[in-house]
Amino acid sequence: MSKVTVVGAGNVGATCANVLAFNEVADEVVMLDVKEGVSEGKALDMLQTAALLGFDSKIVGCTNDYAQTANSDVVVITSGIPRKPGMTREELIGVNAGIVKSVAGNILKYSPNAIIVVVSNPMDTMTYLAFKSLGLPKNKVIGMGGTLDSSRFKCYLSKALNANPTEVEGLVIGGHGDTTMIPLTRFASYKGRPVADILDAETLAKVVADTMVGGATLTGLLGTSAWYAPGAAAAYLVESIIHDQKKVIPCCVYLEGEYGQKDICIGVPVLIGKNGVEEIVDYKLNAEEKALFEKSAAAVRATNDVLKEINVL
Ligand SMILES: NC(=O)c1ccc[n+]([C@@H]2O[C@H](COP(=O)([O-])OP(=O)(O)OC[C@H]3O[C@@H](n4cnc5c(N)ncnc54)[C@H](O)[C@@H]3O)[C@@H](O)[C@H]2O)c1
Ligand SMILES: O=C(O)C[C@H](O)C(=O)O
Repeated sequence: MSKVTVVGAGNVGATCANVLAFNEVADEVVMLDVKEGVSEGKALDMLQTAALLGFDSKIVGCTNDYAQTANSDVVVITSGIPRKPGMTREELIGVNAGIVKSVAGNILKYSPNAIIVVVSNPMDTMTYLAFKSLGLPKNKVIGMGGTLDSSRFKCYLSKALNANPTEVEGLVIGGHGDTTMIPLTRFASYKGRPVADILDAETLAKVVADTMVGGATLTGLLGTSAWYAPGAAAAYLVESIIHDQKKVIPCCVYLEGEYGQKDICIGVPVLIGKNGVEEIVDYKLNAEEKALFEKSAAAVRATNDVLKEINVL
């Protein structure tokens, strides 16, 4: 029996739960929210698609009742406020740090063995907060950002190539911020060919720029941040854990010297299986990529420092 809890049944959390149930990733999916009745209502609505879509995962909704989340294998934390147009993710720290810290503590009481996937923004700092405050081993706390950013990178690459996104490879490392993301164009390929051999430099630079502000672009269009791709990206990560798929996925994890960084959670390629982080994969970065990674880490560290200023760490 596999069980996944999603905390926060808002746009991202509910989408994630829906994808998990539809793809039968787990036998049981629990949604928990503080808003009375919302999780219960969304769970019932999703269950009423089962006969139409043909899945048999159990879906449970609850209002702040952590007992219902007991013995989850994986818990996805999406609780917290999203940004509005014109805001950065970092501006959410004041509200979201308190929410993430208290939710993570409650989760641990009922699911001491769970792997925690952090989605709430600013995600790199929220992952660091969860890791530091829970005291779990580093393989068990994973931030979801690079999974989504890489999917957006593949989307923009596929548009530029006039190709199917599933035939494009590409990964984004670094922080999950408008200026901290690093789409690795040198490793991106289409049907095995480096994209730099197919696209001109100007087109490739635009793909990179569009990827980096992918979340901000959608926030401008929607009035709140995106949810379909974020929810699907979180579910993709959960699936690699629950089904021990050992996919290499860019994820935000605690580093102890890997990629030249220590005491930070930031996006790097990670082999994800039933133990969560099973290996940090060492892509050999060139000097330019290393410099970008250092700059990205410095920016993430500056946001982490705010946790102490606001007394949550
Ligand atoms: N890491 C990523 O790639 C990524 C992608 C998209 C969104 N996000 C972030 O995810 C978060 C959620 O975004 P959203 O669009 O779903 O927002 P939303 O407002 O639609 O949903 C958030 C939900 O969290 C709930 N919530 C608040 N406090 C809670 C608590 N203490 N316990 C349980 N539930 C609580 C709210 O009631 C709400 O239903 C935001 O911080 C957003 O920035 C991250
Ligand atoms: O852009 C946001 O604020 C939400 C999320 O981090 C995203 O990239 O969609």
